Amino acid sequence: MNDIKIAVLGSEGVGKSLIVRFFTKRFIGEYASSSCIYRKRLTLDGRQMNLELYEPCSQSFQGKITINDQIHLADGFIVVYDISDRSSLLAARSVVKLIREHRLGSAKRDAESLIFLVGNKHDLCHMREVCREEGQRLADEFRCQFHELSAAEHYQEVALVFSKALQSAKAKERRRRPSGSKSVARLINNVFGKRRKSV
Ligand SMILES: Nc1nc2c(ncn2[C@@H]2O[C@H](COP(=O)(O)OP(=O)(O)OP(=O)(O)O)[C@@H](O)[C@H]2O)c(=O)[nH]1
Repeated sequence: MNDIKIAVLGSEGVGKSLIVRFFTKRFIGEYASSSCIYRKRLTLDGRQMNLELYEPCSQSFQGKITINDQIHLADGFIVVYDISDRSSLLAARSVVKLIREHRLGSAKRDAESLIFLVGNKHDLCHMREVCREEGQRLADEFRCQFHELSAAEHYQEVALVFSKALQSAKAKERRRRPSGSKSVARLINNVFGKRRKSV
């Protein structure tokens, strides 16, 4: 069975718990995450997959699993910023740049489908600090796919982003070496003991 690993990155408070939204279809306003890895078995195009979604852990892992490790291990990335917080766009820019630097060697087709830039909190349009065009420009500059959405209000759009990210990661996975790629969960568990969550 294949593993697909997607990292959800972005600064604090941008809404990375859209992972939980995707898995549960529910928006949980204040979600205290005790986990940085979420696992789910699913069928994609008739094939069983182990999906691993992970986000930077704000607790004891911080500083141990570096963003470089995450970039190295992931098959795809969802980089989130908050449209009502300009500083989160700057943080997203640094992350996307870092991913590009690490993945310079990727085939062009891989590179283009690797990163999904998501402007979250679209429901807060009245407090907008980042216009849509700025997000799109950043996405164009680093060849990302771009979406604006509200994790709070747009489940379908959240699902669409994950589904596209999965499809891209799966296509990439088909082209890479068939085995030998370590599961993120296994790697982290090996180093730090168990701390994973199935949703
Ligand atoms: N209005 C609005 N609020 C949102 C949305 N998505 C998340 N939030 C709120 O933003 C705050 C932070 O959301 P989280 O998902 O915890 O953000 P995070 O990126 O996981 O934050 P850290 O775990 O601190 O890194 C919470 O109060 C959420 O309810 C959205 O689409 N619209």
